[in-house]
Amino acid sequence: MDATTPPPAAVELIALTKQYGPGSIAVDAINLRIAANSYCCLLGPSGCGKSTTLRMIAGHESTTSGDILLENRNITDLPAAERGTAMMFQSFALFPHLSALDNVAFSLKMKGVAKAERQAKAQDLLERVSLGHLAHRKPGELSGGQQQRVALARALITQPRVLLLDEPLSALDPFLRIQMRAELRQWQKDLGLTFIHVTHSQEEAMALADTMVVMNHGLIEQVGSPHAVYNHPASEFVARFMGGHNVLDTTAGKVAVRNDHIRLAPLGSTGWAATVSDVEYQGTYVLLGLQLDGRTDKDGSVSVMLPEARFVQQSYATGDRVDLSWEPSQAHVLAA
Ligand SMILES: Nc1ncnc2c1ncn2[C@@H]1O[C@H](COP(=O)(O)OP(=O)(O)OP(=O)(O)O)[C@@H](O)[C@H]1O
Repeated sequence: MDATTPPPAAVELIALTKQYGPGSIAVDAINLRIAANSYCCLLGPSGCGKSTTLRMIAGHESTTSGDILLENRNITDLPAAERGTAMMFQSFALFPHLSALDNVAFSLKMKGVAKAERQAKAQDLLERVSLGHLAHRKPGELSGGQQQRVALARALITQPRVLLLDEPLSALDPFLRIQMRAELRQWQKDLGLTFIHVTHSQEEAMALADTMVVMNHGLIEQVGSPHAVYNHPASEFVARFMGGHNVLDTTAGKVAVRNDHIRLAPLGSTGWAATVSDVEYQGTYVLLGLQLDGRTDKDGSVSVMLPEARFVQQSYATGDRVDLSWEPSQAHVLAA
């Protein structure tokens, strides 16, 4: 491989489009390369087209036009079972009446694999996810975390190259969700597979992804590492969707400034005059809401995050008058 050859892509989407009906384009000619052995999160608000994209890769939804390549094979028109992908669903979608073993063996049964062989393979996979001793239990007799591992084993039994995960953590309580997300990350590394994970949660995507793909209205707004997307949002949409940013209308155009990068000074210093409208204590930090003078639109509201220690040194209360400023290098110009 010479320096100009990009690393091999596990999945490549080329002008991929899905139109459900006249005038309703769910996915609009998107192009994307997902690196092999990486954790990719498709992220965006409800209706942005992320699930449709995942379902097209899985073969659960037809494409309107465009191509899907898996390790350079064109899989666009292949049946789901022949693609080399496997899917893990929201709340794991395990069969409640089947044991963990039979859940894992299910797809081999559908393929006509003999009982002894499929059960041996399923048992082996359950051992790999440390559940061999619970193979006889039904999903209802397993914890949420154990169910996730059964779902993982069930997806892996088809020996996929790419695992597709559709909001796999959204049905879990917040505590378990954080635990399970660490486990998913570890599984992706240990298995050396490519994971493509759909989520509407910025926090989940930032915690998991090597590459985040931020979608809006059927288009890709930005692709990059969590650090790159968070620190250099490409558009106003990404800055607002990721949160933690202020979009400010400056003479240089709209810029995004992180809410922990805004400085406060007494009124009469330099900067933009504003009034504190809200003070929220959050433990390690305090979140201030401010209203810029002479601005009534949504861009006139600014949020500032102060570490708790700074707030203790210099506290603020609703109605306080301040000047806001920021380092020019902390302001990221947004695409119009
Ligand atoms: N089977 C369908 N028939 C018609 N329109 C659909 C169908 N499935 C999705 N859509 C539309 O396509 C667009 C994208 O939907 P999609 O489910 O991909 O979005 P999403 O980002 O995954 O949303 P969510 O997070 O709510 O699942 C939406 O406008 C949706 O209403």
